[in-house]
Amino acid sequence: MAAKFLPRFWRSGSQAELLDFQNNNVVAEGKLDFEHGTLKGKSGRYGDDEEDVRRGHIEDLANHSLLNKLLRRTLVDSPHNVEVLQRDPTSPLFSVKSFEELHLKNELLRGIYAMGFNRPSKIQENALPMMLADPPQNLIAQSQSGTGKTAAFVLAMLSRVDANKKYPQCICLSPTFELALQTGKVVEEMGKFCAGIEVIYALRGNRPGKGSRLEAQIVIGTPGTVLDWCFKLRLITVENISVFVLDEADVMINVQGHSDHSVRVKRSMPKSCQMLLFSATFEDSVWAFAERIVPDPNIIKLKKEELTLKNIQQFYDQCENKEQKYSALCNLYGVITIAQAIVFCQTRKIASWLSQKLSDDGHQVALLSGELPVYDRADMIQRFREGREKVLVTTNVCARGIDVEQVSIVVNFDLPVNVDGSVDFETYLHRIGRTGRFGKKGIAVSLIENFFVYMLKEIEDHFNTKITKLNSMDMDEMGKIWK
Ligand SMILES: Nc1ncnc2c1ncn2[C@@H]1O[C@H](COP(=O)(O)OP(=O)(O)OP(=O)(O)O)[C@@H](O)[C@H]1O
Repeated sequence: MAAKFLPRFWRSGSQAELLDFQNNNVVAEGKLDFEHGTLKGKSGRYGDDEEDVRRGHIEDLANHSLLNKLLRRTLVDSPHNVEVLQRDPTSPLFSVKSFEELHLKNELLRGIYAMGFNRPSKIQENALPMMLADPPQNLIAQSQSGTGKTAAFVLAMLSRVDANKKYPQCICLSPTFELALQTGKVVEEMGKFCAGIEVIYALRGNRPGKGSRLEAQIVIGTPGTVLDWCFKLRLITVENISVFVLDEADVMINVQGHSDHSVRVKRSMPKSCQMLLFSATFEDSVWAFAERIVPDPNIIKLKKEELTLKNIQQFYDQCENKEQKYSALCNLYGVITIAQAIVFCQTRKIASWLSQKLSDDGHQVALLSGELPVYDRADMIQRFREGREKVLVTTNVCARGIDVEQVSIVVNFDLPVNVDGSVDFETYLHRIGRTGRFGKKGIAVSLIENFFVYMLKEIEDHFNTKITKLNSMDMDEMGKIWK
């Protein structure tokens, strides 16, 4: 079963281990011969625990023809060929530097390698030197979805905090409860070798007792709750904050509700506080506003035509009405349950109608929409992350940031639109970016009623991209696309 094995690379990229990820065993480790698809020689394992050095019968395994085949297959055919993309100058994952050259602390390097990262992506390579410069510099940065922005600003926060000082020093604002939790987990994992650094979640339902003293150095939360912790509950002394991160910065400064809170928190930060704004999308007006509120920012900006990722193939199927879209989805369903899928709907009402109808017809689906209590939403994401749910029907609440590696298909049951009925380009991009994470291959299918087909042309023109027509009634065609 070839699919059970995954090669993992570390350090120079030619060092690798072959991981049997179902049993979590290292099958072989050593130097990788790209041409022949073999692992040669012995080496220590650089994994979660450096002491866990495995020296097995590597030469035996390396000479085993099965291993040769597996490596060839995973290296040459694998859709997740990060190593190759990181050497391709046109890819957003391209980098010329190693993590060592970015002058990160040793304990952070250990954290990064333990997470299986070998080399930085383009955004990490470009943003980290600016974020870690002394004196600190502000940054507004844009990079395509799934290219490692979170890891970039998490590394900056972990590099900047003083573990000996037991009070909040960094604040990171996220637009949703789930995303804040996810980012916090990245901080915990990446920082697990950094003794004394802690994270606290400023989220609804997680209120420390009155008068408590926060010892965690990094606060991650949603804007309203962070605002309360700063000013109503006085749990955070804003004068002590040295790094302020706005993740998904464009919605945070542009969408009503988030905007007032985020901008208020931002304005209350000391002048010396480093401001870091990240997103995959920035409408022009939002970009201009960001530049106004962030003093002397460094800027990393993409052109519109660079925003869509080559590893995500975009399709559409033209339907007569909602019922036909449903049939199209059911046909896709046969294909999409192979991996994991997210189906986006424009409203909670449509999402619950759709998930109910799918369940009534015997399909297993999970529904996640804004009307679920936040803790249930977090549970649902966790079930999905663990692969216990294969298909998630949701609204825009999941459109941004959620990182589930195995999502190989995104379906737009409805295209995202603004209140005035125009195409919401940014949300389209974030939605399809739930697949194709860090170089993986992904498919995005939009089901579209005849009347709205013009919107696809607008999306194609806006991003200078191609959305190919497919016929979801034709199972052969679907099978081919899937392969
Ligand atoms: N240098 C790296 N090497 C390997 N994997 C990486 C690297 N950096 C990040 N990743 C992985 O890539 C995935 C996507 O990263 P991340 O969530 O940071 O992307 P993002 O740019 O913040 O995405 P989005 O725009 O959707 O918020 C994650 O699973 C992360 O662990």
